[in-house]
Amino acid sequence: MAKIKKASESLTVMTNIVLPNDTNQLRNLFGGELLARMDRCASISATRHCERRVVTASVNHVSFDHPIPEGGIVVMESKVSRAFSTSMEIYVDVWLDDPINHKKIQTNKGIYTFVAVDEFNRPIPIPEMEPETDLEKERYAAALRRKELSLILSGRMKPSESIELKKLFGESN
Ligand SMILES: CC(=O)SCCNC(=O)CCNC(=O)[C@H](O)C(C)(C)COP(=O)(O)OP(=O)(O)OC[C@H]1O[C@@H](n2cnc3c(N)ncnc32)[C@H](O)[C@@H]1OP(=O)(O)O
Repeated sequence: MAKIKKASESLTVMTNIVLPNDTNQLRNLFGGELLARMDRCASISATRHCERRVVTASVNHVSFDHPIPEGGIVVMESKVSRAFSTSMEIYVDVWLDDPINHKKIQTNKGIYTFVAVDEFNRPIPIPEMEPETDLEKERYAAALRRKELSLILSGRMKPSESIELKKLFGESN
């Protein structure tokens, strides 16, 4: 297994259409259905990066910026934004593609954490990840403070133990 992998090696693109069974009472894509599709896409990126079985550890943020109507073509792109010791952050970008009117608008973004596990579901080390594009570098740089925030919110870290968040809020200790 490679020790350092590029973000692009985990790129996963899923394109699908919204059918009536996938919608809510407003005939837009049901939020839970979208989350499930995003989780699938992100899990494939995580598996591509670490070449191991992975589990979702947390969903750190999902934005619902624009409804996706029945019949809409949904394009999802996910990539590892940073790899830590056994966990990795995955960004999922979602667009509504309208090839008839030549329009493509971003509807959602999601940030997931996955952990690589062995056959006993114990966390195992993963390769490092090297960002290349400006966007990959920006997401990589901010990933550590998102990880700290997620650990604090889930009760796994005390706020006083954070390093990046203290820097962000200008605290010295
Ligand atoms: C694809 C699917 O749908 S899978 C189904 C849904 N998911 C599941 O069922 C997972 C259930 N949860 C688990 O199995 C366990 O809690 C695990 C594997 C996620 C974590 O196991 P733990 O024994 O707690 O491991 P540990 O404390 O060492 O954490 C492992 C890594 O996850 C990270 N982590 C754990 N929880 C979080 C969280 N809420 N936010 C961010 N990172 C987290 C840790 O920081 C650590 O990262 P690092 O090693 O890269 O520094």
